[in-house]
Amino acid sequence: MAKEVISLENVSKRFRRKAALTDITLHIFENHVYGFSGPNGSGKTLTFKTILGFAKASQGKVIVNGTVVRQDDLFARQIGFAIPEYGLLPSKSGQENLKLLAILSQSSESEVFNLLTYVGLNPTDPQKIKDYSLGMRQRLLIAAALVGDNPILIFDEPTNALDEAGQLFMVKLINDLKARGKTILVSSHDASFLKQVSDHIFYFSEGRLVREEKQ
Ligand SMILES: Nc1ncnc2c1ncn2[C@@H]1O[C@H](COP(=O)(O)OP(=O)(O)OP(=O)(O)O)[C@@H](O)[C@H]1O
Repeated sequence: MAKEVISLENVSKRFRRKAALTDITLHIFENHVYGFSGPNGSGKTLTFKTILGFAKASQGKVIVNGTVVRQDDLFARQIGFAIPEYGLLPSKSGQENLKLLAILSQSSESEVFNLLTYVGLNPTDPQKIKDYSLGMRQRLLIAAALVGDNPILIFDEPTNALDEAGQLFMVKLINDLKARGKTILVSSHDASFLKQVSDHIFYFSEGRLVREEKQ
């Protein structure tokens, strides 16, 4: 039986009087790929933020690797993430951004060159990322999630703005990461992409987990 690495127990999140997440209970097991599906505003990103500790649950418990997030520790550890709004430094190049992350995560700076190449970016491109196209920014964000070789990865809408080659790359990346033993949480509005990559899909609606499906 695979080890449980993340659990949400009856998690709710309110913003003033608005219920953004209601009574979410879900379980994430090691080395599986979990798809998160649902319309705009249904709670996918907020669930990711709650797991990472960027948002604090108003009720319930988030446990990552045995640690209660925002109780035992402020943030979850050992999770690499690509969430567009937690961006990078706009006036630095892709390489500079990844080097900073490598330094902060105490991982090797030499992996930066390979990661940039791997996601299809030119590692020596001096362009500031504020001048990047949307797709280039998405690729850099994916590379940023991979810095530090964390065992759990969260990709929030990773295929947004990617061209066809980029979408195929994302499918291959997730399959490769799974083959390397990673646990992956990925959201998307592209149902066929999610079905292709996921072992298990969570369906959200209006801040509730309304259905889950094994693939
Ligand atoms: N800081 C905030 N203040 C107030 N409401 C918020 C805040 N963050 C999220 N919400 C609300 O929480 C709900 C869930 O938002 P979330 O970003 O998780 O949606 P989503 O499923 O990721 O949508 P999308 O597909 O558009 O990315 C929305 O109603 C949103 O307005």
